[in-house]
Amino acid sequence: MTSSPLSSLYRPSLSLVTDLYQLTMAYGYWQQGLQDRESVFHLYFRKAPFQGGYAVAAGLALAVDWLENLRFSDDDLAYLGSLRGSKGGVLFPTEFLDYLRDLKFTCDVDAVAEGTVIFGNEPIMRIQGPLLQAQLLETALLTLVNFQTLITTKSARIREAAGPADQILEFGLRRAQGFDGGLGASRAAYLGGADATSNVLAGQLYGIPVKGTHAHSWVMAFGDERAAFAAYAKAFPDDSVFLVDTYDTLEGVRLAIDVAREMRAAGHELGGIRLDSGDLAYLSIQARALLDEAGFPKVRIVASNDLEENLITSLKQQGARIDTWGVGTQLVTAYNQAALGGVYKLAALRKADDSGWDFTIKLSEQVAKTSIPGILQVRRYLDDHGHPRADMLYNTAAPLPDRLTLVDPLDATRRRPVRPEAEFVELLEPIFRRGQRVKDLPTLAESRAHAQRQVQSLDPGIRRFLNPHTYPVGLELTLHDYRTELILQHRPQKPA
Ligand SMILES: Nc1ncnc2c1ncn2[C@@H]1O[C@H](COP(=O)(O)OP(=O)(O)OP(=O)(O)O)[C@@H](O)[C@H]1O
Ligand SMILES: O=P(O)(O)OC[C@H]1O[C@H](OP(=O)(O)OP(=O)(O)O)[C@H](O)[C@@H]1O
Ligand SMILES: O=C(O)c1cccnc1
Repeated sequence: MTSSPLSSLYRPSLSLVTDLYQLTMAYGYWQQGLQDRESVFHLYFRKAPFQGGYAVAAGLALAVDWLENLRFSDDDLAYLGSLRGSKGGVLFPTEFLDYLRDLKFTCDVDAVAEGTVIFGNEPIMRIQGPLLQAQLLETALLTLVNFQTLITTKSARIREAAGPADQILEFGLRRAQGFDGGLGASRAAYLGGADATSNVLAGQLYGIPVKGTHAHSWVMAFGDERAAFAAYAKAFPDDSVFLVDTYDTLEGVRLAIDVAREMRAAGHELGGIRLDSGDLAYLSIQARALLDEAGFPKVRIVASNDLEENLITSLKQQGARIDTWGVGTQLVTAYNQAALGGVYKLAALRKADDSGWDFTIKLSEQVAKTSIPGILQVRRYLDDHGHPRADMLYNTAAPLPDRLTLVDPLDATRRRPVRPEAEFVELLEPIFRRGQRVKDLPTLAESRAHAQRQVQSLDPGIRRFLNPHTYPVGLELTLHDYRTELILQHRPQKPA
């Protein structure tokens, strides 16, 4: 077992990070002799978060970490052995616990690289392997990918609003959903485009730059803004940002300028000021004028106070002179959308006589919720600039016809032929083969740079916040026809 950020934070084994039903199904499969039946599951969401036009895939590196450390420890097994059913009998017999003790992860995993833009119905991960194992992974993979993808996407939207030149500082830990929510959110915020975090543990564990200013309490402790700024400058002569709004913001700016002059006389430069209340557009414009007039055009203006992408857009439209955005609550809690509804669905099962696959489907009253059968790959067609044009889901276990047609999964009459010469990339890449890692993952900073390029490659109409265009994602025609056939087979045909 390798040491990992997750296990170093919590406990040596995180194999019990699951819902009980995964383990009861595992026992049932084992009892039925179905544990090794080969299966394929897809992890995907149906609708992009924040009523947006895209999501940014995230969570893979954490999932790889979890999978590589997946072992049931003696402690885990002792706990499972202690569980009792409603009549007082053991829930899991010793023979099954012995099986779990020896269980080794042997699945194939294909996944979309972190930072890649992704759309509804597209598998972010595909797991192929023994049924018992592949099922057992569901909860942890969803926990990691749903939250990481949600916050990374929120952060990418905030980056979109701030533009490429401004700094974004993530300040959310104190308002996060617990320690782990805060830690995971700091990682995802950085991946999505934030430049730094105030979360020191995230800095240590994930190598994210750590930055910060000071609190109102610092000024209150001195009772006098000028003295407070001077003391902070003494402690950090080259790394000071003064919070100027404790009493009267513009007076605070003037006092900051006084102290900045003293710093300059001693050979140091003030880094910035921070505004945390009031009309941030008006105050930043006034503060910029005061700073520029006093000969401090490079002093940065940091703003914070419940900021999010729409507010940042509005402040920019109002001509705000803010160049650094401190964003906390709204980013780390994904305030306007509590969760990403990613799901994990069985899509194929090897036939009992090993003669091929049975493709599986989950029906729903809503077409949008009916699952897609097959062993899927996502093919992304690119335009002449290498920008995404349309995505095609197809079944890798069925032959592809020579002429390809995309069918809208929500409206089968909407179809578009694929130009035979169109360039494409395939999004699901092999990560594990028979439980062994076959791909080195990029660093978090590399994935962050990839995310920036990916989001920028999307049409502005898809990136915009209000009523974005729908990016075309289609089922390959033969997959669409097969899915329709399966739906008809399974749906009761009641006489009229
Ligand atoms: N020019 C502006 N346009 C739109 N919203 C703004 C503008 N300036 C600030 N806001 C936002 O308005 C919200 C309320 O800010 P405001 O400072 O009035 O109240 P507050 O948070 O209660 O302040 P205080 O800390 O003084 O109690 C915050 O989310 C803030 O970011
Ligand atoms: O508004 P958010 O996006 O969540 O950003 C984080 C907030 O946390 C701090 O406020 P807090 O009142 O907790 O402490 P302070 O005394 O340092 O202002 C900071 O001043 C920000 O306003
Ligand atoms: O460093 C800061 O300015 C900071 C840190 C956490 C929360 N709010 C602000």
